[in-house]
Amino acid sequence: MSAPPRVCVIGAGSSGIATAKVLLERGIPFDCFELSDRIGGNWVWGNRNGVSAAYRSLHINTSRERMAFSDFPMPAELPDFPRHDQVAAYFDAYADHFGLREHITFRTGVQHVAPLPGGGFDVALSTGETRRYEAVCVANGHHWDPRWPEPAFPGADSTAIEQIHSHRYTDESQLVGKRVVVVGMGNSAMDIAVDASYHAAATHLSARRGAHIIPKYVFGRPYDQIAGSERIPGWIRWPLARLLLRSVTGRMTRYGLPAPDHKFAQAHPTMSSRVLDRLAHGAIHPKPNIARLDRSEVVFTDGSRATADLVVYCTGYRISFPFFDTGFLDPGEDNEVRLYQRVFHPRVPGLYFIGLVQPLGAIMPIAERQSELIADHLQGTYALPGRLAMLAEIAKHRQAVAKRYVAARRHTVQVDFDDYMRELSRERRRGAKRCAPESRAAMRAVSRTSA
Ligand SMILES: NC(=O)C1=CN([C@@H]2O[C@H](COP(=O)(O)OP(=O)(O)OC[C@H]3O[C@@H](n4cnc5c(N)ncnc54)[C@H](OP(=O)(O)O)[C@@H]3O)[C@@H](O)[C@H]2O)C=CC1
Repeated sequence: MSAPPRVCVIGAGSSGIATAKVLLERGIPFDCFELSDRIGGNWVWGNRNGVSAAYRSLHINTSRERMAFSDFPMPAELPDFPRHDQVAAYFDAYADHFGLREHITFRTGVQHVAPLPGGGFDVALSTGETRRYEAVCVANGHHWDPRWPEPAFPGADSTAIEQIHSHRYTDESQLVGKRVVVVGMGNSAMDIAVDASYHAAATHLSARRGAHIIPKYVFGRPYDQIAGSERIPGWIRWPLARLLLRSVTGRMTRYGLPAPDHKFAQAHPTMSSRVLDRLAHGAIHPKPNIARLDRSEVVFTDGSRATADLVVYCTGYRISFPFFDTGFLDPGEDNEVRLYQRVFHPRVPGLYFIGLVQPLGAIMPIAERQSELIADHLQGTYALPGRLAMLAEIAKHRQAVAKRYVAARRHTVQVDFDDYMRELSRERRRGAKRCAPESRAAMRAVSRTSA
């Protein structure tokens, strides 16, 4: 067997550490580079890397049991929906338990990745050094490059109202005593509107589209533990969940919110028990989309106005790869990246992506399973299909996403957690069959040792 390829892992957030752990376990040599002085990425509030989107009140909205890595349960004494520092501490414990730290180079950014004509990559680091690798695993996250409203609302450049993106929101001191308009109906908007409802002088929640807001508990259990299983197909899971949620929350219009223009599970889930409470208490005023910004007033599309000191745009994030040349895999305005099985670049062998999905569920177990597939590929026990078959799968997936989800830039990397997890396992078996017989024997040996 030839020597395993040397691998570069970009980022030591939740996805990067999953990859590092699998590569280490498989004996595949790698270097992991992390911009910050610690692991945890987005889950580290005030991360010195300067790009974490975390805020003081952040709690994960996937339950403890559903977000944990498969072989490292979250401590039972943690709450069902842990706070950011508890999640970050869990990642620290994972890195320590599996001995990952010595393989991570901290305070070192990857500045440029150049695929080489004959295969492999030159990776330029912030230290000035360039290293050559046979494979690159991209785990730089996709919730750090703020997407502002496009185009900007009329008057945005001349108003006296302060405007920030949710990415710059760190704690409630930014809201105290202000009249605040929170824009968006995603999870950032819910959390920030709730914070504002306790600390601001007035809170308006502006939605251009309604959302089915999911409470964290349904019938006394974390909502994602009801019908959340790879064994339950989507056509059973979602109608069941729809029914349960409707019976728990009732119609969104009951809270003064717009009726969603789509069915439940046709958009990335918005989860918040607290926002429904605060709306019910009259502490948050629902509003339609912004029409324009005047000097000190926000004018909404229904003609109503609100005097405001601060607008917080919770309008999501762009997928960005600052280390690739412009034009190479540029997600562009469509925010789209075309990858086989959401992991493999169909034209550049050895270029892998981990966690570049937005699941209806947690990313950590997905990152782990994607990493197993990558490790199989690096060890020759998983083979990709031909390029045409890969492009066909990508096209089919894009069609399925377009059919299933509301057309929005935030849905381009959307996957159903359980269905995608099942698909990754199936793909692993399909890829093993595509391998030569001796590689299949190696695959069986790997399965036996990891069982
Ligand atoms: N507690 C947790 O675990 C948290 C998790 N997150 C996660 O982070 C990710 C990012 O979430 P978030 O920051 O909320 O971003 P999202 O992309 O999920 O949501 C963006 C929201 O802004 C709206 N929007 C976008 N552009 C405009 C515009 N020009 N005018 C008006 N509205 C606009 C979108 O509407 P439309 O639907 O029409 O596009 C959508 O409601 C998600 O995966 C989320 O689940 C975020 C916060 C907390």
